[in-house]
Amino acid sequence: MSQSTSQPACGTQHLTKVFETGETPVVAVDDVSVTIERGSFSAIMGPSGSGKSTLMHCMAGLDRPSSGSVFIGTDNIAQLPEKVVTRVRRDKVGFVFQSFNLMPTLTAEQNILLPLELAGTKVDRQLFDQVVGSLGIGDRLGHRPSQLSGGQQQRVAVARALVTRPEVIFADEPTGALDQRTGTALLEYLQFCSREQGQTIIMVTHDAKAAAYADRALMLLDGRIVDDIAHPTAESVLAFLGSVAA
Ligand SMILES: Nc1ncnc2c1ncn2[C@@H]1O[C@H](COP(=O)(O)OP(=O)(O)OP(=O)(O)O)[C@@H](O)[C@H]1O
Repeated sequence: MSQSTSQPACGTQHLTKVFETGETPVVAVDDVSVTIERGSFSAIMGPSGSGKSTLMHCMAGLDRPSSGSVFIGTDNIAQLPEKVVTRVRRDKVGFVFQSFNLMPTLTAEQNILLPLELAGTKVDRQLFDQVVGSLGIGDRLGHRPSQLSGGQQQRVAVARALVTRPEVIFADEPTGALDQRTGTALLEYLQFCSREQGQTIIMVTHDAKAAAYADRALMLLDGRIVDDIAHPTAESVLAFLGSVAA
C-alpha cells in the first residue's frame, strides 16, 4: 500500500549554491525548484560534478544555499538560524553520507544508536532489529568500523540514518560499496520504508538499476534539473545518461 500523498515532504525554490573557494566561483546548483512528495522515493542522477551531493546537502540542511529557499515540511530552513536547522534535521532527517562518516572508536551498534543518544531518545528495539536484520549486519554489531568491510560500513551508515525513523531520508550513493545481493536488499528495504512506512527517500545513485527502484528520477546536468522521469526504468535512465555523455 502506498502512503504517498500530494503533501510535500521537502523541496526547494530557486535554490542556487555557488562555491567561492577557488580562483573562479563554481555554480554547483543552479536555480533548482523541486517538490518532493511525502512517502515518495526519488533518485537523483547525473554525471560526476553535476551537483547531486551539493543539492542533497542543501536540501538536508547540511549546507547553506547561496540563494533561494529550502523546505523541510513547511519550514524554510534557508531562513532559520543554524541552531533551529540542527533541531529540524535531528527531528525529521536521516542522512547517509557518501563517505559513511562513522565514528572510528565506536562499535557498529554504538554508531547506529548515536543519533538517538544525542537526541536523548529511547531506542525502539523492534525497529533496531528490523533495520539491522534487513541490512544483514546483525552479526557485526560489536565490531568497530576498521574491522568492517566497506560494504558493512556502508550498511551501518544506512542503519544509523534509519533507526530514528526519520520522515525524510537522504542517501548519497547508498549502494556504492555493496555487492548485488546486499545492494538489492537495501533498495528493497528503502522501497518498503517509502511504500509501507510513508517515509520519504531521496537517493543519489550512479546505478541505473538502483534508480529503477524509485518512483521518480531527477536528472541533473551542470547544477540544473534537466529531466524528471516518472516510474524510471534502467533503460529510460541509461538513455538519458547516454544522451548527455554524447
Ligand atoms: N566544498 C566545495 N568547494 C568548492 N567546490 C565544490 C565544493 N563541493 C563541491 N564543489 C564543486 O561543485 C560541483 C558539484 O559537486 P558535487 O559533489 O555536488 O557533484 P556530484 O554530482 O555529487 O559529483 P559526484 O557524482 O562525482 O559525487 C563540482 O564542480 C565540485 O567540484
